[in-house]
Amino acid sequence: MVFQIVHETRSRLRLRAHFLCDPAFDETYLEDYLGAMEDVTAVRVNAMACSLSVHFTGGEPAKIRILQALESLPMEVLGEEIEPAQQTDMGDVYRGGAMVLLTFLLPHRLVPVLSWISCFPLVWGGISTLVKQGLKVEVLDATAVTLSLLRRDYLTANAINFLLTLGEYLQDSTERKSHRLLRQLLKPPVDKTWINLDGQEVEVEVKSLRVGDLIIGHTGELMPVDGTVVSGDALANQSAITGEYVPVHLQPGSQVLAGSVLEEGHITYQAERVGAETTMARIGKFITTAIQRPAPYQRESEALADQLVPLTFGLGTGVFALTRNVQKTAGVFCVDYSCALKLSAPIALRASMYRAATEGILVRDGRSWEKLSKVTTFVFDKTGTLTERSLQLSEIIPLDGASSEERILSLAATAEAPYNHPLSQALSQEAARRGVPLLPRSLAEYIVAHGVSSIIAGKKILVGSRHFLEDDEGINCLPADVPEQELYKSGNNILYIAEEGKLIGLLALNETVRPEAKDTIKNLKDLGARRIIMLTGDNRQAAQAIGQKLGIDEVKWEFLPEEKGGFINSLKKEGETVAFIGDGANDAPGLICADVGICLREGSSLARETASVLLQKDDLRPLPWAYSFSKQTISYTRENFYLATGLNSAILVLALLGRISPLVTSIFHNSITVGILMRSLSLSGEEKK
Ligand SMILES: Nc1ncnc2c1ncn2[C@@H]1O[C@H](COP(=O)(O)OP(=O)(O)OP(=O)(O)O)[C@@H](O)[C@H]1O
Ligand SMILES: [Zn+2]
Repeated sequence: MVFQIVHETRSRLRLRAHFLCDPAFDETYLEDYLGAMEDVTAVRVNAMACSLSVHFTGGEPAKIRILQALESLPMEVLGEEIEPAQQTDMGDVYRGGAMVLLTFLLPHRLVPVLSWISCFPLVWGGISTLVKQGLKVEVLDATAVTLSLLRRDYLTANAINFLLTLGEYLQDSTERKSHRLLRQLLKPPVDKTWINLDGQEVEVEVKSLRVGDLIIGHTGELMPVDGTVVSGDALANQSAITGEYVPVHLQPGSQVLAGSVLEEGHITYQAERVGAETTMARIGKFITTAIQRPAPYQRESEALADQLVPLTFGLGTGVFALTRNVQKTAGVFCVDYSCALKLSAPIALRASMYRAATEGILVRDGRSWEKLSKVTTFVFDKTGTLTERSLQLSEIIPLDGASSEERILSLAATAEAPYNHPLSQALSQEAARRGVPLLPRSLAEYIVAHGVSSIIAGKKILVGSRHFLEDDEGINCLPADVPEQELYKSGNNILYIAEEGKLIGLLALNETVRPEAKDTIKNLKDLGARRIIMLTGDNRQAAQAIGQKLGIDEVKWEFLPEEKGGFINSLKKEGETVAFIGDGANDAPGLICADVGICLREGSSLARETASVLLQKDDLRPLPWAYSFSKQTISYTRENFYLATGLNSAILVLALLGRISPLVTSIFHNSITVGILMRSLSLSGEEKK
């Protein structure tokens, strides 16, 4: 794309380009695109002046990088992603308003000409809609205005024109606002990644990645940049990029797309495209789906609104045929139900999604938000969701007579280092706290719901559940029988560690229930949830103990991740609307299968990618709030629907009876529309700030 440098200093660039004032140009996209660059401190677009200013640090080299980035600007910046609804700006509204005033002030001869000119876009819009799409609202509006113009009732024509423009402006600006906000909040969650540096795995900032770096992807991780697989074998979930849940098999030679998440296995891949480009493409897609997918309720009311148009039109024509009264006819045309019906649902949904976002609840789309209001069963994951994500290492028990506590912790923490399962994090933290060193590690593999396998100093180390070591790996675990009993009694989660096929010790981790969990469950029940269920990969003792503490009557244990998905599907078959709340990579199937998948802030990338609602704080309390607020939103939309139909019908009757003039009809009608829009918008909670 072509730029012209207007002005530059050592830390600021001002550029001009034509596309900046193109109406299709997506300002926020460009701001995010440049803003994601390391040296850029601020970006400002002035669309009116077709100009762009960029503040940066890093002198000449940074400037060159910025100019290069601008030259290779992706096409999304001229986004057809947002339907280019006729953009109405404040200027149109002022012009419309001024015309109403001028009707009184101007010499009589000028008024007709100016009114025709001012209303022409609306009339023309009506004609072209009629030709292209048939009988739609625009046609009704245009007919009402044209009839008034023909009757030389310029005040009415201009007033209708003004009110319609105002309504449109309000809609456009709310849309833009919610769009921008969602985009800001959905920045990608990864900032660090593992790379292979001369045979060693080291953790680096995603920002510092360069083309050619060897990136190591482990199970559950989000791939930060695009590239090609060099070694390894994995299943990747690309739903964030493609919008569809189809796992892709990655093997040497396969393309890795930034934003895919590894569900199984691990790979090493070479970075090909890094920096702003890859991540932004992903965000763009995400937003597109979030914003374009309408809620079912919204669709219903839109369909109804469309059906009502021919009805109003027929009524108007009928009135004219019977009475030959143009004024009454114009009055009827002024009432169209569709404005309020069509606008109120999407604006209410977005306004409330905006409000939810400011409360720390990100909702992926209107559909999920509406589903949440209908949930009958909440299914919770245990570890990290009902219990605190952070566990405390309470005891290390060496069992082979040779290894010290420190050695066991060091091996376990090394094996767990790449993962963010709560158990892994507890071990890493404890090792750091005690100053126990991590060892060089050449291979690590995560076996979901079982544990990890790793080669450390040439020896094979396994850390995981008893089932994993004993049943799957055939390791003798009998020495654990005695110490295990005591540890379970005092509420511990136990990890088993083996070296070269021999059990060397136990690691006991203390799990604490989240302080807000009990109240959260009670609140959900009070708000109308029929069933609360806890699902866990952990064993029976641990599951039942926690279920009892929290007052959950249905507890299911030793569930493999796939089984979690199957269980949720069976609940759905029974007719329940299911919300699943989880945090780990092992919860992804549950999150996908549920009607609403809810993920906590600290959740793994895979969980975050697959959830439809993200809680931004590591806290369950917003959950009942979101449940009741989504219900409130839906009932608000229903009320708006009845208000709009009721009030408009009343006006229609008055207009039919000839009790009110087209002007009054239009004022009433448009005030109703604006009133209902305002009512919907109030859900965003803006006025409280
Ligand atoms: N990173 C890990 N390191 C060691 N063992 C693990 C690891 N991840 C899972 N395990 C073992 O597998 C068991 C089941 O794991 P999974 O992640 O499915 O469930 P969970 O974390 O115990 O509970 P929940 O399903 O409630 O999140 C764990 O209890 C643990 O014994
Ligand atoms: Zn198994």
